[in-house]
Amino acid sequence: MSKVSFYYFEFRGLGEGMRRLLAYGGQEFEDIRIIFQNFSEFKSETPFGQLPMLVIDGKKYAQSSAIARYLGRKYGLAGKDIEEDFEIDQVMELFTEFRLAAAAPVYEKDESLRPKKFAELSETKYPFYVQKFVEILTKNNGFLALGRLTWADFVFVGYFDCLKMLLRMPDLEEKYPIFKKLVEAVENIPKVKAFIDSAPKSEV
Ligand SMILES: N[C@@H](CCC(=O)N[C@@H](CS)C(=O)NCC(=O)O)C(=O)O
Repeated sequence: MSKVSFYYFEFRGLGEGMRRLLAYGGQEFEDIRIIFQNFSEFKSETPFGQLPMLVIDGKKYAQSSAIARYLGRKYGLAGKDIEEDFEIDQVMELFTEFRLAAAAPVYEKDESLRPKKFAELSETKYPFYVQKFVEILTKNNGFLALGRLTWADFVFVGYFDCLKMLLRMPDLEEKYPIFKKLVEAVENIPKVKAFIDSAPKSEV
């Protein structure tokens, strides 16, 4: 039997989707949660100096979308052909853009510019992405692609609370219940629910 370890930080963020994909696949894994402040000691152990990282029998797998796509293919949550895979990849790229725009003010080096950057993005980019995702979910029967559950839904839902925090939109699901529907669709899958119930709790 393979030895599987998954490394991410002590919050859900970008790694939670992959933890839940492993749980969905019924894969036993070591759920290793690195304290963010101690990461510098571990950084050189990762392929690109960042987490998440999946390790299977000593082989290291990095980059969140690549790991999620790989697990999705393993567990029947990918497309049935390249056209379907394209639909999933396309929405995942859009999600990555959204995630990076949401985090941009926090990563602004000059702290004094952060409020201005946040205000600008809140006027322009954030409403655009929110609207696009509402349209995509509406068109896809409440999922992100193909009108059914795919690995992209796991990544999005795993990051959702982090996204709401960065956007400062705590009531996003109340305003747009289609997001709540997607969160519930993933989190109520019995193996995923069992994992969530037993996992350490964190704010985001
Ligand atoms: N493109 C990478 C980005 C990963 C990433 O940004 N990881 C952050 C946490 S979410 C990280 O490791 N930060 C610590 C650091 O860069 O030192 C992916 O999708 O996996």
